[in-house]
Amino acid sequence: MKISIRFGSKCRFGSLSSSTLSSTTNVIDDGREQVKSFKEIPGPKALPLIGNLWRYLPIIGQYSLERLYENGHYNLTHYGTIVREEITAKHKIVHLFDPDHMESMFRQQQYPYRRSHRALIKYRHERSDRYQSGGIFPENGDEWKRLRDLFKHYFLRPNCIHVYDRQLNEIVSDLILSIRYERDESTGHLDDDFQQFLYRWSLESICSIMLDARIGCLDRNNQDGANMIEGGHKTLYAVMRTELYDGWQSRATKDYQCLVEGQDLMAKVVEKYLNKRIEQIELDGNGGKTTTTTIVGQLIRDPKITRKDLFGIVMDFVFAGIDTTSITAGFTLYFLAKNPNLQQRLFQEVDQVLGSDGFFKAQHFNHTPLLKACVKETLRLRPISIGVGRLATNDMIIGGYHVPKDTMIITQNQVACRQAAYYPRPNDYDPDRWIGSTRSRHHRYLYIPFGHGTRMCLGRRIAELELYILLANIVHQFRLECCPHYDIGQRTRLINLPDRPIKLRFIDR
Ligand code: HEM
Repeated sequence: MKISIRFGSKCRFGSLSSSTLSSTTNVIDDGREQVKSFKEIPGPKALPLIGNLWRYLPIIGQYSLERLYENGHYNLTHYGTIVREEITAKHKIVHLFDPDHMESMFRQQQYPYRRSHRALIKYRHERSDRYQSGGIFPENGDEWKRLRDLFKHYFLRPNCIHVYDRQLNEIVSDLILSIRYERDESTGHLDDDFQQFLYRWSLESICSIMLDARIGCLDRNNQDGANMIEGGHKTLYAVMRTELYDGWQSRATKDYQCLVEGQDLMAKVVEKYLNKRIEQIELDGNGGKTTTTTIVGQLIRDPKITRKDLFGIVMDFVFAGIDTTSITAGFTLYFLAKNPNLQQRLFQEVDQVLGSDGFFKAQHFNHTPLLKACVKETLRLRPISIGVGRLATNDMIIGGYHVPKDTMIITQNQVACRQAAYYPRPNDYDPDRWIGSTRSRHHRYLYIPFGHGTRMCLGRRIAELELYILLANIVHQFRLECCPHYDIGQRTRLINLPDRPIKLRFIDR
């Protein structure tokens, strides 16, 4: 007897029930699992030669590169919890929506191979006088492991970022000054897109950590800051585009040139400040002892770290540090503006922990469960990445299907996290679901906004501290309001972004 459970509700944007989310099981008479072939995994039918690429074309295709969440939701509702998408005959993707399948993939994967940011390898190999290798994002194998082993202790040790709490508070104070200066004094309305302020805040914050310097980016006329933000955005755009084809490997396509421009813009500023810092430390008559508390001070003086490796990691962290935290901050403030009661509770929570010296210390956040829950809930609904990508380094069996080596596997955590089977009222912004006895008990592979395993985000501790300090200060100073009919969704440009300007009112408390 063979039992085969098929899923797939036809409703386009509704939530699935728990029965539709259960795993595929194919059991034969003696109880052994029968493995189905790769071709049998449900999914959109590929056409000869062009595969499924045409489905991304405007008007005739149902997918959009700018709407990866919607593509994922469509796949789940039409094909089920494991979906095969043959982009071309060479490029095959399997999407996983069931956390059991995600766990199964992570457990079978022998090595955390991620295929991303490939054009950075070419860019950096062409500049071998400056860079040792492609860097931690695109590299795999021994080179990735070497970089990870070299740097992980600096960024993942408990409390390693706490030393920055005072300067991160100072940066937020400057941001608050600029909000007060630029808003309409009588209504509190800030005409500009607040996301632009947040890019400047996150850049100033990450530079203060990775370059030991205040760049002055909060001033919108600061040229170094503007160049780095533009450079980061050009790089993001180019990285997304160059993942779609290989032509740039043999000739400098427009997308590759965009990456060169973006990286060059960032490199010029990073080099200027990093060299200054290196010089200061080398000149320090005290053997550099005064600099040991900062990460970059330690990296500069670590004999195992070459100048090229140092430059590469600082570039990667500045690049990764601009959009990730600022977009998460923007969405969180938007959700708070939409939920006045929640905002009031958060104000009371942070008000209670605020020290007499008026700044939020890292250890205060051990006593702010609601604040942490707000960030968690934002990353459930609007994560930076739709999920985690891995290239299968070996053949696997997932959900009863054979998945061959070299298949791209994407865990669709954002779509899965919005299913009522896992989270009641899944589309509501409800941080309380993360707190106390009402806390959702969910599968440990369902919610992984910072990735998973040995390749998970290296900047998580930096991101969390920056976010807590920003949100605590803003909510403590202002009551936020947002037009009730103004709904901000998201679009994708490698990472998830707000799909329209963040318009807020900042009213003094
Ligand atoms: C809310 C903020 C952030 C989110 C949600 C986030 C999320 C992620 C995710 C999903 C990955 C891929 C993990 C995997 O493949 O398993 C990643 C990798 C990475 N992130 Fe973040 N990130 C954030 C902020 C940052 C910041 C601020 C930095 C640095 C300043 C950073 C540095 C990195 C690095 C270096 C990697 C590559 C790690 C490796 O391949 O070994 N991230 N991040």
